[in-house]
Amino acid sequence: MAPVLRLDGVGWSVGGATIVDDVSFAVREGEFLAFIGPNGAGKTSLFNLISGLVPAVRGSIALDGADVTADGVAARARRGLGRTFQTSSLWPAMSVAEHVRLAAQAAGGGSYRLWRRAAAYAGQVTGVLERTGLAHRAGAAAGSLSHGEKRKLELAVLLVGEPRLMLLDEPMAGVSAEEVPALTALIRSLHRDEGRTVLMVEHHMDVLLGLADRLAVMHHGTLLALDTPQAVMADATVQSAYLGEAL
Ligand SMILES: Nc1ncnc2c1ncn2[C@@H]1O[C@H](COP(=O)(O)OP(=O)(O)OP(=O)(O)O)[C@@H](O)[C@H]1O
Repeated sequence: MAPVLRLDGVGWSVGGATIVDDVSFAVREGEFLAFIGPNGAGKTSLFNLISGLVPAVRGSIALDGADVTADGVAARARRGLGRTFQTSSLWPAMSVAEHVRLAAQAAGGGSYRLWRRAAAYAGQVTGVLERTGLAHRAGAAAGSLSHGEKRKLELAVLLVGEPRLMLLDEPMAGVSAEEVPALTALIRSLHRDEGRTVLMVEHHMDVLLGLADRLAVMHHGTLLALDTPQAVMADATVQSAYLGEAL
């Protein structure tokens, strides 16, 4: 069976600078692959390349064995790829439920469907809010949510499209220590209980150790290591890339 995602020699340059350099790896269905690496290593740029936000200038990208290198974001989303962003993408004055309902309407297809009554999506909205632990906050304005709840809402919006392959870019960013366990549990459930394949950029190793099947280490745009968490943490090259910082 073809891997869910495969990169072969993928590269991206901007203004003469190589940001992502010759990255190759494959991800199997149901795997959880975490990306770590120093600031500016190219992790977000790699996610931009995988999701189709920017085109690869070298190499190829395949989803389920189909070459999508020339495809944009929408075409890759139709193949089951969805992503969240490092910075929040919510509308502060809009309610939690409205965010999910609009995503449901957008995912529902052609423009004529946008005029369907809100009630048509009520069941789907309630279901997604329950799965993400936000049902009790349905009427709250997104701007009034805690950081952890905002991250959950971003996941809820993503889940409307039922992506099989989810790219999560630092979902714990800005989240308070008290909220990290619940958010971690939600991500674990989307992976283990719902069987989704997950790629996640995360700086906190303690979060990743209970989640990731494999760790990918980015450094200066290259893939420095890709192995089990235990093997990566024992890797001398990885240790020196972090200049002696404990992983
Ligand atoms: N559009 C762009 N134009 C110019 N330089 C860019 C662009 N996008 C990214 N870069 C540069 O590419 C490098 C990698 O950035 P990227 O955001 O991918 O790293 P990262 O590993 O995700 O970092 P962080 O952990 O800080 O989010 C950085 O030096 C950044 O300044």
